[in-house]
Amino acid sequence: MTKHLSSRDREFFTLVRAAALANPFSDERVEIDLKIAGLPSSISPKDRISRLTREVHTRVNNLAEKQAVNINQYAGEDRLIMEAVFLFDYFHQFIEQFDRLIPRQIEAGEKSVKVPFYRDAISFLQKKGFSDDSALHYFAMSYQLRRAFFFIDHSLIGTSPCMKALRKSLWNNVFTHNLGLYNEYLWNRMEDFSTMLLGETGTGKGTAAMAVGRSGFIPFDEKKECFAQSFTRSFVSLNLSQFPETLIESELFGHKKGAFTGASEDYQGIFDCCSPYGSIFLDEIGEVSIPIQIKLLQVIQERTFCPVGSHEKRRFEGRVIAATNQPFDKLREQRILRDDFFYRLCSDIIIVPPLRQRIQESAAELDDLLAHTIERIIGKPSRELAQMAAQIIARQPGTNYLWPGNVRELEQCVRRIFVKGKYEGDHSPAKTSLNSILADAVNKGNIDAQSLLSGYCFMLYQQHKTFEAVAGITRLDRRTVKKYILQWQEKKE
Ligand SMILES: Nc1ncnc2c1ncn2[C@@H]1O[C@H](COP(=O)(O)OP(=O)(O)OP(=O)(O)O)[C@@H](O)[C@H]1O
Repeated sequence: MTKHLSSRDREFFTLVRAAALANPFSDERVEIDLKIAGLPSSISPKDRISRLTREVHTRVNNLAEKQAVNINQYAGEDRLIMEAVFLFDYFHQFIEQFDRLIPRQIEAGEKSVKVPFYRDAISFLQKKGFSDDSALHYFAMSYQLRRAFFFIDHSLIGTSPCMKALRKSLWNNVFTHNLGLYNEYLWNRMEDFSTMLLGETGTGKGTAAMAVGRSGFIPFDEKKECFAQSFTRSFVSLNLSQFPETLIESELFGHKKGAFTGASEDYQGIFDCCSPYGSIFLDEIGEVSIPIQIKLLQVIQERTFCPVGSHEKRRFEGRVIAATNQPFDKLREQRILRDDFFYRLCSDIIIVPPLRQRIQESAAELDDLLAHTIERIIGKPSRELAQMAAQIIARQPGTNYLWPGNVRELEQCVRRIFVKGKYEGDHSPAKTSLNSILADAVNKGNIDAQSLLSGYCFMLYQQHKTFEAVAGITRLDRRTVKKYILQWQEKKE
């Protein structure tokens, strides 16, 4: 007989469903959690989750007393709600076991490790009325959700609003903005969703790409009692600026022995190395010549490629993530990137913020990154060393320093402090871009309005190349724009 939720239960479980579907890095998710468990906003994230999951578990157990814990007892909207609620409860019952699996797999490397708790997890879902297939699907999806959370949360630290926004975008990049939609239609169809990461050098584009790459859906192989592939095989990267034009094709698609002078063995390119569940990361995409862009476009569209010197077609089933630290508009305007290539690569464009923006938004950012970097260098946390480094940096290069090399420079700075006891900063003029100069002057409060406007117009002119474009953006008259740009040029000459 069909069960109906009481209006009180429906209200509560509808909220639980909303929490289950929400982006865990969003403010919306926090608000829902607080509402579900009636918690104050001051509660720590850890306590919030533990109180929330306990509350939901208790309410699910209350349904057990009414013998109403099987999804097949419900129909219509109630069934949709209860499916999500049982999955939410199940996910949190097994969360620690999934979490333990991640470092085990990292340690084991490319061989997929056995999953001892899979039978318990699957039978938990079967008892709730899920079919064998859907229990297996949700088991694999739970691990995917946990991996994505782990990699996005652990590798990209920082509490500034722009870092929070980045983590939220990366989650959406893996699961789309609607987890329900992803689960129903897209979980095994994400290969055509390519991503472009934009940001200055050293901001964490490679790190962000790896977090996404390791978070794809990997099915569970019941016969082998392990996931079909280790997630450590899910991410391969290539820095396109490191290879001369003649070698790039080989690095991408591989080559056959004898394909050209010096090709003494068959060679696997990066497209061959990428697992069907993984992603390939093409760093410095702005460095790629037009002929290579055309070849890449073909692979992304047709999903097949041939190694150099061979007609044998190979399939590529992974996702493509590309990155550049060059101004993106310039790459397109100057036709360095072809339009068709751009459209194919950009299902999602994600901007990785510079360190100076992060520090500007939240002063704690520098301290958090110092603590994190020091822990990475010495293998354990040290508040004392983090404080020492922070004090040295505050003296020189100073609190207004712009960190042109971003997080990578900060890591270098910590090592330099260990060795020399000081860090002067990187003041080479090439590193000091106009927007950093303007940001610095605004920070210090030592620039007049005329100069700020003229610097801003000049910066836009460098990017967009015409007075009209700058006038359109600033909503100033074209002649005024020209006057400001010339003023800035004269001042600099
Ligand atoms: N938010 C962050 N939290 C912790 N570490 C970070 C963060 N962002 C970057 N890093 C670290 O900074 C270093 C540089 O990051 P990464 O190589 O990903 O930058 P990038 O933007 O890809 O650089 P490039 O454009 O030069 O290739 C890495 O060691 C990375 O682990």
